[in-house]
Parts: sequence; structure tokens; C-alpha cells
Amino acid sequence: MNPAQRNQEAVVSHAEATLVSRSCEIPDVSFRAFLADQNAPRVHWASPDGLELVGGGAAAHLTASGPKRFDSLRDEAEALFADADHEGPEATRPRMLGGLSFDADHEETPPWTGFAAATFVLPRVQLTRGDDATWLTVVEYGPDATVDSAADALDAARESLSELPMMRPSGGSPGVADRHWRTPKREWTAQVERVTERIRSGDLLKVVLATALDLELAEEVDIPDVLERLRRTYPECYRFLVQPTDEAAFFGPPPERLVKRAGRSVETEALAGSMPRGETPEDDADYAESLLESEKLQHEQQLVADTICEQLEQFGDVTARDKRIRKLSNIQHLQTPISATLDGDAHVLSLVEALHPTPAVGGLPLEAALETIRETESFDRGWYASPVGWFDADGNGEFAVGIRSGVAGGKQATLFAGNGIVGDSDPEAEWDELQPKVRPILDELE
Ligand SMILES: C=C(O[C@@H]1C=C(C(=O)O)C=C[C@H]1O)C(=O)O
Repeated sequence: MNPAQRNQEAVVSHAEATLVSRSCEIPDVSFRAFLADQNAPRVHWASPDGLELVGGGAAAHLTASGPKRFDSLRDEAEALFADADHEGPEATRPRMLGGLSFDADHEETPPWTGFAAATFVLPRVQLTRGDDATWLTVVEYGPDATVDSAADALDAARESLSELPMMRPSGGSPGVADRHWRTPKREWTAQVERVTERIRSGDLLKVVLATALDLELAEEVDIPDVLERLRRTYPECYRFLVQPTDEAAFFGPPPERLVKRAGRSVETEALAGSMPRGETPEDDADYAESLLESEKLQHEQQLVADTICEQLEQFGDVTARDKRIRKLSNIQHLQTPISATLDGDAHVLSLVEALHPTPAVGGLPLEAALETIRETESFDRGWYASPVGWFDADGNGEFAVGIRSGVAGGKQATLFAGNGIVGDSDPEAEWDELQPKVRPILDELE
């Protein structure tokens, strides 16, 4: 069966199915304990503004591949959400959680087993935290879903939730037994050298080069545990988990918003250019100052801001605010907040399609940069640096850029980090700049 036939079949089966979603408020519970109790698929989303979702199982599943993957997702989502019957507060409305691979022609080779070129899940059981309350939601989807079956499922889910411990003792870190860079320092700096030469020769402006750090863990990784610890160490970041099967989980605390759409309002940002945090307030301010004064970093970041604004202009009125410093626990970046007011009702997936990959993770001009990345990088990006997030029936949603991330299963983990390279990039300095980008997860595993 070709993908078009398969999509056709999926749309037909959506037409025969009913979506019933029921929610109730519950006393606050440990999201970590809930997640640990769920079988795959498991998903988690937390945004710095306070919304937290965690889901287990799939009432429905959307996957797509190839250059038309966004069209296919939008069509299937429309069919899936048509006539959805939801009872519960707005925060608990049905949302598809997941993401896409960096390239449309992605293959499911390890460590990306179970990760299609686009995978979204409508969780069967979900916890939502927001507006100072916590809710439990159950979704039934299929030809046999009814209001009664959803109500029964909600009762059963509430019952099993009451058996979960309120607090779950935090496990220790698994420990790292062995590690190696997929592209070790000498090779990676040589790659940077080649790319800077190509940029100076004229056909390219910027390329983001990444590498991967493979880890052999001393014990199996407990992902819910790691996510809980990341909540404390990186409260200013997003946190996400996409785990289609028990074999592999993609997760991390990315700082970067790709796009948020709420009705006509769109928020995004250009985040690029990095400096460490200082040991003292004075050192820290010096680093911030050098971010603001470095012509190289200003140029690198301006390319990102200009491209994002250009891409958004087709959808409405765009405003870029002044550049500022975005400080994270272990690194600081240059940031331009960008907002737009939509002319029409573009789906958040259409905005993602237009923006991904921004020059913060791809480069400029895009096609030449992507070709350079494919020729140069010695690993498969898989879902690294790709859009991860959620969307709902109205085409609202929010996506982060899947950086500061890793893919893990059993005793294996692979972490990713990349840097924007421009004509005057210094390979040694770029290598040093990569190191803090694997720290968020590495620190939790070591
Ligand atoms: C590519 C990554 O980060 C991106 C690249 C940055 C840079 O080049 O300075 C900064 C922030 C991110 O947009 C990464 O963390 O892997």
C-alpha cells in the first residue's frame, strides 16, 4: 500500500469513529509516578508558562512521512477531531502531542526505532496541570466509543490513580560507564574548518553543525525520574518526552520556542549565539556584554531573526522586538522575541512547516545549508533539532525546537549538540561552545 492509499484508509476509518473525552479535577499527584506507571506510547509536555501535560497510551495516533507530511497530518487531524465530544475545562481539551523528524525523508533506524517522520499521539489517559488545578482526562476513540464508555473509563482511571504514591522517592542517576563523541574533537573542528572555507568562498552564509555523544549507562535510565530532575534544574525551559515504544524515548529541556499559536496571535523567537554563564555576577555580566558586542554573534543571530520574520510575513503582521540576553542555568544566548497577528486562520502546523528548520538549527540559504549538513555530519539527526509539541482541534498549539535533547532506551543514550558556523567561526571556540549544550541531560545521567 502506498502512503496516499494508507492516508485514504486512515481518513475513512476516522469517519467511522467517534471521539469522546471526559475530564475531572483531581488532587495533585506526582506526574513522575503517573508516567512511570504508563506503558508506551508515553508523552510529556511542559512549557515555562505553567502548562504541563503527561499522557499514556494512545486513543489515536497520527503518523506521516515524506514531503507532504504536514498536509497529511492536517487532513488526518481534521477528520479525527470532527465532531469530537469533550466535556471538561478548556485546558483538558483533546490535544495531539508529538513531533517530526528533522528531515522529511527520515528513516526509522536505531536509535530512532518507532519514530516516524511525524508521530502524534492523542493520549488515552492524561494528566493536565495549569491554572492552579490538576485534571485527569480519558479519551475513547473508535466506532464503539460512547459517552458511557468514556465515563466508565474515567472512573477506572481515577481509581488506579488513587493507588499511586503521592510522592515517589527519586532514584539516583544511572551513571555513565562509557562515552564517545560520534565526531570527536579533531574531526569536528576539521568539519568546521571546511564549512567556514565554503562560507568564505561565497555560496553560504551560515550552517549549523552538530554532533552526537553516545553514552553507555551503568544502569537502565528512568526517564520520568530524569524529567522530574530537569524540572528543578531548568525551570525556565520547556520539557518534553516523545516515547512511541518501550525501546526508545526522545526527551530534553529545550529553551527555544519554535512557535505558539493561540487564535490570531503568534509568538516565536530567534535564539542564537551562545556564551557560558559566569562564576560571579561580574563574570556573568562580562559574558553577556560580549554577546551584545560580538559582531560575529550579532550577525549569526540577525540571520535567524530576519529569516523568521520573512517566513511569517506570508501569514500576517510581524513585529520583532529588541534583541536581549536570554539566561539559562548553564548558558546564555542572544534572543529576539517575534510576534505576529494572523490575517487568516493558519493552522499551527502550517506555521511549523514554514519555519522549520530556522537558521538557528539549519542555516542559510536553507537548501545549500541542508546539503552541507548532510554531506558533513557523521550522524543521523533523526528528531534532534526538530519541532516537538502539541496542537488541538482549532489549529492552536505550541512547538519547541528539540535541542538540548537526547534519545535513550535501556542502557544506551545519545545526546546532541550543534552550533551555528559563520565565515569567521573559530573551530576550537566552537567546540568549547558545544560542551554546555549536552550538559542538561548529561548531568542528570552521570
Ligand atoms: C543547535 C543548538 O542550539 C542552537 C544554536 C545556537 C548557537 O549557534 O549559538 C544557540 C541556540 C540554539 O538556537 C543546540 O543546542 O544543539
